[in-house]
Amino acid sequence: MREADRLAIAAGISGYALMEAAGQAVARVVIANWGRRPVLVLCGPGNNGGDGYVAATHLRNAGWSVVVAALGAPKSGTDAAVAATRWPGIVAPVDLSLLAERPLVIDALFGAGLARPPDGVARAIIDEINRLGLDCVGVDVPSGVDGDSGQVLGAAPRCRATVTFFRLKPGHLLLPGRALAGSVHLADIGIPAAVLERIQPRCWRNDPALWRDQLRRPRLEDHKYTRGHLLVIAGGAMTGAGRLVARAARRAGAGMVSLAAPAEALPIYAADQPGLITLALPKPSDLAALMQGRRMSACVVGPGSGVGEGTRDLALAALATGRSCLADADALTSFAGKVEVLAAAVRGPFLITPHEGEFNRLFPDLGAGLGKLARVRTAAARLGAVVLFKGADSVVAAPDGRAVVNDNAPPDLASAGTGDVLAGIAGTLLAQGMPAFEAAAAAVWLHGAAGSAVGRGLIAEDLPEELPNLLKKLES
Ligand SMILES: NC(=O)C1=CN([C@@H]2O[C@H](COP(=O)(O)OP(=O)(O)OC[C@H]3O[C@@H](n4cnc5c(N)ncnc54)[C@H](O)[C@@H]3O)[C@@H](O)[C@H]2O)[C@@H](O)CC1
Ligand SMILES: Nc1ncnc2c1ncn2[C@@H]1O[C@H](COP(=O)(O)OP(=O)(O)O)[C@@H](O)[C@H]1O
Ligand SMILES: [K+]
Repeated sequence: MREADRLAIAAGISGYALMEAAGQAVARVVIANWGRRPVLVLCGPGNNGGDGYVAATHLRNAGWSVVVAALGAPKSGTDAAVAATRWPGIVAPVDLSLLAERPLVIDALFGAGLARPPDGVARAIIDEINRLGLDCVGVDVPSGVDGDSGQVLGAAPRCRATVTFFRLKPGHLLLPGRALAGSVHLADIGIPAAVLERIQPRCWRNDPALWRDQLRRPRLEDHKYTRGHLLVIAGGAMTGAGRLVARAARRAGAGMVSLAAPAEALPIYAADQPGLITLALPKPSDLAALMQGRRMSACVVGPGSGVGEGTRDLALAALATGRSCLADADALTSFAGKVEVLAAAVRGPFLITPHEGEFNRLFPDLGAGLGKLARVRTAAARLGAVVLFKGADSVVAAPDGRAVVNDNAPPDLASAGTGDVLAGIAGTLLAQGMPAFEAAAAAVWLHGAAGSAVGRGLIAEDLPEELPNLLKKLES
């Protein structure tokens, strides 16, 4: 963001003009969403505080009763200092007694310049805003949230809304930042679009625009093998997982889905889905010939496979084929403490889809304190594969540092078996030749959209049935 400011200013836009537009946008959001009431604007010492003085001025001009309280005066010569001198009212010191009449609070304490956890009276007033449950509007970010990671440094107010500028930051999409920001309003403050091209961001909010063109549409000359033949390596005991993977893969548009499992379980799979091809689980040494002979373009290994050497060897054999491969669930846990073995085996496109527990088993040193985005990027680089770290704020990262954060998944998806559906969708996209990064991004978006389409009462089995409609909409 600093770079965006610098380039915008280099392009002839004054820093103060950006601040004016930012503060005005904050006032606009407040006026549009709250009836007139007492407002307390908390201003920090930097430009975030500067935005606060501008917002205060606009609200006062609009007839609102505004109190401004500052942590300290902005440094002279800064844009924030100019904004402070243009505020026509008095400036009070920050004090908890200002909350007594339960004002609407505008939090302009710290934004992108947050350098350490808020302490002293800044920390005290943040805690008190939360304790009283006051309506609060964050300027840029709720103060205390790190815009790059969504992590909280010490404390941050729980905002009803946050107004940010130019472009969302990862911290607006990643937990806990996303939950603390409330509804996020993105304001255009006049930074030219060309600045975005210069910055070349490496992290995006997941959106069909990133991958829609790479979805494979059925063609007149297609036959089942040209639309992707996915192999699902499943288990003999937990058959539900493999069935969900296969069902989702078929609804996602695979030309053919074959499922390999221990022979005694095959009747269960065959009876569940007549259109599914069932095969006896091959020996790892036979897997390459099987995939080659049956023109299988990708394989999913792990859901319901069982943890242990057998699954590990099948996953390694799948990777050795050089064909696209997705490892999830038991195939990941089977490499707990041995991620370097997995990394050394990567030959072709490879995607892993861990949840928090599986991620920690593979990468115990990449703990939560690093922030999800950094954890996933590091894991992807280390593995030489695309990593989709699941959750309400799923992150997909490629070894080259590209990343997307997904924010369309409803909490209804927190239900057993939904991860298997995700693996099936992604497996099909891989089988159709979509690059692993785009396949993961598309799959997690489709999964979230399917979850939203079902809503309350969702069970994993519902999700595949939503895919035809969603795919149709994406094509129109
Ligand atoms: N394009 C943009 O993004 C624009 C950004 N603007 C605003 O500028 C902000 C960034 O401004 P700054 O870089 O001045 O940074 P901030 O205003 O976020 O904070 C920096 C100041 O706070 C102090 N500080 C940091 N952490 C502290 C803590 N825990 N306790 C006490 N003091 C602390 C620093 O020493 C420094 O004085 C953005 O968040 C945004 O609100 C706008 O003014 C206009 C344009
Ligand atoms: N609170 C939540 N909000 C949105 N999506 C969620 C939430 N919790 C879990 N999910 C999603 O649900 C799926 C669960 O997958 P997983 O943990 O592998 O479960 P299972 O193995 O039972 O299928 C993942 O795609 C995950 O991102
Ligand atoms: K803030």
